[in-house]
Order: sequence, then structure tokens, then C-alpha cells
Amino acid sequence: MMKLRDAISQLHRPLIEGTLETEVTSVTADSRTAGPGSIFVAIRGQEVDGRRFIDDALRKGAVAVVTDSPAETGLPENLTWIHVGDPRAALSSMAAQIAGNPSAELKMVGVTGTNGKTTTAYLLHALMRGAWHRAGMIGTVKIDDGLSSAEASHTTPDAPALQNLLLRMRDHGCRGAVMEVSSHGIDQKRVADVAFDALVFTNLTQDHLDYHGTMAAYAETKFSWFEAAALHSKGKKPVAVINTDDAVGEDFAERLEGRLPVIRFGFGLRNEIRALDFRQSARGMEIKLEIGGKQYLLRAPLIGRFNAYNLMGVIGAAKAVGIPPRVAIAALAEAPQVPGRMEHCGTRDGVSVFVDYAHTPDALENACRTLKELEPKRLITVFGCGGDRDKAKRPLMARAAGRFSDACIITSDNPRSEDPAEIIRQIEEGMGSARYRSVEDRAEAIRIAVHAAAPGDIVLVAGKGHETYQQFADQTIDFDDRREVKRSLAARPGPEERKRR
Ligand SMILES: CC(=O)N[C@H]1[C@@H](OP(=O)(O)OP(=O)(O)OC[C@H]2O[C@@H](n3ccc(=O)[nH]c3=O)[C@H](O)[C@@H]2O)O[C@H](CO)[C@@H](O)[C@@H]1O[C@H](C)C(=O)N[C@@H](C)C(=O)N[C@H](CCC(=O)O)C(=O)O
Ligand SMILES: Nc1ncnc2c1ncn2[C@@H]1O[C@H](COP(=O)(O)OP(=O)(O)OP(=O)(O)O)[C@@H](O)[C@H]1O
Ligand SMILES: N[C@H](CCC[C@H](N)C(=O)O)C(=O)O
Ligand SMILES: [Mg+2]
Repeated sequence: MMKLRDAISQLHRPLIEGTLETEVTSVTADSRTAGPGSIFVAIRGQEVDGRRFIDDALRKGAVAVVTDSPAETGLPENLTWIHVGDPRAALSSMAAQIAGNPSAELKMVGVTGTNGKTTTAYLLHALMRGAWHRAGMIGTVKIDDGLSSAEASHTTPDAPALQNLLLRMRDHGCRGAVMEVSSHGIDQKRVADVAFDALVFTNLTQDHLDYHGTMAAYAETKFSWFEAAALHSKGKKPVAVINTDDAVGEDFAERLEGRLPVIRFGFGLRNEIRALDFRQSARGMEIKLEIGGKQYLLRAPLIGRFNAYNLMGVIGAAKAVGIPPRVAIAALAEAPQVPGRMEHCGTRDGVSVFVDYAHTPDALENACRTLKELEPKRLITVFGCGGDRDKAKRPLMARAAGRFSDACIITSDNPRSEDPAEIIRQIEEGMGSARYRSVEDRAEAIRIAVHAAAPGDIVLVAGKGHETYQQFADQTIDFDDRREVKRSLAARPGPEERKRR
């Protein structure tokens, strides 16, 4: 419990009507989770105007309303109304105040970028746990509060959920935490009041144009996170850890010069963490690294040149929070499998199957290229595109898969409110002269691919990775690519049966 006065102490120019002496318990922007003593922040969203739910929140016991318009008439007497310019920023500020600013007491790493956030965060979390015993993680595949882990519904939770998680981590004795910072999270101020020690940038390629409109706007949203750390360091000395082989990363690093210390990483000459040589086999990779003038040999059980970047990002972030490269490199030799990221799901009769979360053009190209480098006889790729998400990705993902695979099976990947057949049709438009067939049912698509593969072939099932569901307009069903792959491998027809077919 705290006084409303303390909860709003960091708000920017609030216009207050009513008392600030009320005791408050929590803050929420969702009337459905309001309760006795809560502050309700009414946000005008993309779908609905949150001010419609003020009555609902009050019925549930909310004692104050924070929104971007003046007080309405006819409201209960003991209610306090606070008019602010930016309700999402206010939500974040109050959530941090009520939780007691837990991030200030944690070594905090955030990871942003189009691809590689989950991989980087997951690897860094394992490393932090080894070094510190207890460490937290917040991301797409898992939320870990230091004692137990749970599934995540968002990549970056909304501010109240996020601050509560950080509080739990602090109370559980975590020394630090790593979290994924999505562009939606930055734009919606979900992380505005988290004090970061290290801010990692992986890369920027096409995604989320449905939300940001243009690539330039998408990039500026990402940059605003670094800029905020440069402007308000919140009592910390934040370090930016940036992939400067990426053109947007290089631009960020240049713009941050003199404002924030930057650790550059990549294969390029100017990098502080620099890969000199990269080799891989089916079992993993070996990278010769130069870090601050010293050479190291990093061996890790991951494949894909893109993962060399993720590993360098991990080493840079670790360095920024006091874990030396020598320690990080030793730990990464035992790196865990990141669920659904280039996950080898089995081999039978010389056919190997991988499940990967590639759901952007760049990721799909990377995943296919990596598997082609293992020199299979053929690469067969199963993929689809998400409904209610960036539609411009569809022909580009088609081109990437078609160009780097010997055959593709186009299927469904969370059609959401859209017609799956129409999404598939839009993907087909980008396939050009590539070999493909379309099979709407994803389980059947996987089965056909696994059964059609001949010895020496690799099958890639892309797009859903760790997900355990498939979302349709009218229902969400249990669905797991890895389970379907295992089933299909187990039921794979033997060589004799195949001949008879
Ligand atoms: C596009 C997007 O990010 N939307 C988020 C946004 O919704 P919105 O602004 O449209 O809100 P709205 O639905 O119009 O509702 C307005 C307000 O009314 C409130 N409300 C609504 C109903 C009610 O009964 N009572 C009530 O109070 C809502 O809680 C909200 O505060 O604010 C909501 C509340 O914080 C989020 O739940 C919602 O996430 C939706 C579910 C979502 O799907 N987001 C995805 C795209 C997302 O955030 N993805 C990124 C990862 C992307 C990536 O990197 O790949 C993530 O970080 O997970
Ligand atoms: N550094 C990278 N550069 C390019 N592609 C990558 C990189 N790391 C991973 N990928 C590809 O992108 C896919 C998604 O990776 P990951 O889940 O780590 O990213 P993410 O940024 O967390 O994605 P999301 O925003 O959807 O949660 C992987 O399955 C792989 O195909
Ligand atoms: N965080 C990503 C996940 C996409 C995963 C893919 N399976 C899809 O549904 O498009 C998004 O919401 O855009
Ligand atoms: Mg992620």
C-alpha cells in the first residue's frame, strides 16, 4: 500500500482533481483486472477507447482514474481524476513507483532487434544463472522469476506486469535479469521505467510494418529506447551493445557516440568484439574472436552464421554487467538448446528435421541458408505466414524460402481472423518459379514433407518454433511443430513401402 501522492510522484505535469491521500494498491490499464484500491489508466487504444471502461473499473473498486482528458461530470465524490499528456507513460511511471523501482537493484540487460532477441536472451540467462546463481528472464519463450518459470503471452509484458515480475526477481534474490524489448514494447512505453545496464541491438530487417508503417519509423522506435537511456540513465551507467555489421546498428552507434558508451560487435574491422573466423558443422560452431586486443576460441553447440552474432551480443552484454569474456566463452560451450530455434527434432532413415521460429523474410533466408550449408541432398521447407500481421512479409518470405529450398510446402501459421486459403494465395504470389505445393492443414503439411524426404534430405519446419498452439478465427487449438515432426518421423514409411508407392 502507498499513498496516491507517492504513486504519481514521477508523473509529468499531472492535472489533479481530488485527494492524493487515498491508499492505492496497484495500477492497471485493463478494467478487467481492476480491484479495490487500484488506479485505472484509461488508454485510447487501437481497438477501443479505454475511457469506456471507467465505470467498470470503478465498480471493481478503482479509486483513481488517469487519462488524457479532463474530469467527467457525475463521478463519485471520493474519486481522484488525473489528467496527463501520455497515459501509457503514466502507467509505466506509476507501476515502477508502486513496485519500488526494482530494476534499480538488478543488473538489467535488454535485447532489441527484429531477429535474435529470444536466442540472445535465453543464452545470456543461462550464462547469468551460472555466474550469479539466480537470474531472471522475460521473453517470448519463457518468463523466469528466479525461482520458477512460466509461459509468456507477450514478448515484452505491459508495464504493471513487467514491474511486478522485476519485483519478484529482486525479492527472490536475483542478481540480475535479461529481457526482450520488442518495438511494440518500446512504442507503448512498457519499458519506459526500467533502468537498464546494457542495451543490446541485434539487427533490423522487415517486420511489423502493419504497426510501424515504414522501416524508418520502425528503426526510430528502436532508436528511441537507446536515446532514452542516454537522456535519463536512472542512476546507472548504461552501455549499448550493438551489431554494427548491420547498417541500422552502425547508424545507431554513430548517433550515440559521446552520449552512451558503445560496445560494437560483428565481423567488421572496427568492432570491439570481432569475429575473425567462423566454421560450422552439423554439431555446432567454432569462432575465433578478438575482444579488446585478446584472442579467444569460442565453441558453441549452435549452427548458423546469424547465431555467431547472437553469441557476440551475449558476450558483449555479459561484459557490460561484469561477467568477463573468458567466463562467458567457457559457459557458452555448454549453451542450452533454445526451444524451437534451429532445434534438431530427429533423424530417421537419413532424413533430418529441424524446427525453427523463422517468421520474417530475413530469418527464413538465414534458416534455409544455414541448413543448405550442411549440404543436404535437398532442403524441403514447410512454412506459412501469420494472419493479422504485416502482410508485406508474405511474398518476401515466399521468395526467401523458394530461393534457398529445393521444394517448399506452404501451409498455415496462426491465420487468426484471416482466411487461411487467402493467406496461402498471397504467399504463392511470391513463389515465382520455385517448386512448391500448398497444404492448408499444418499437421498434414509436415507429414507430407517428412514422408516425401529421401535419405540425405533435410526438412525445415519454419515459423512456429516453441509455440504450442495454432490460432484460427473461431478457435485456438493445441499444436506443436516438434510433436508433429516426431509423429511424422515415427510413422515414416520404410524404404520398401516407399518404393511400392
Ligand atoms: C498492437 C498492440 O500491441 N496492441 C496492444 C495494445 O492494445 P491497444 O492499444 O489496441 O488496446 P485496445 O485493445 O484498443 O484497448 C484499449 C484499452 O482498453 C482496455 N480495456 C479493454 C477492454 C476492457 O474490457 N477493459 C479495458 O480496460 C485495454 O486494456 C487497453 O488498455 O495495448 C494492449 C494493452 O496493453 C495490449 O494487450 C495489446 O497487445 C495485443 C494483444 C498484441 O497482440 N500485441 C502484439 C502485437 C505485441 O505486443 N507483440 C510484441 C512482440 C512483437 C515481436 O517482436 O514479434 C510483444 O511484445 O509481445
Ligand atoms: N541474429 C539473427 N539474425 C538474423 N536472424 C536470426 C538471428 N537470430 C535468430 N534468427 C532467426 O530468427 C528467428 C527468430 O529468432 P529469435 O526467436 O531469437 O528472435 P526474436 O527477435 O526473439 O523474435 P520475436 O520478435 O518473434 O520474438 C530464428 O528462429 C532464426 O531463424
Ligand atoms: N511475435 C511475433 C510472433 C510471430 C510468430 C508467427 N508464428 C506468427 O504467428 O506470425 C508476432 O506477433 O508477430
Ligand atoms: Mg522473441
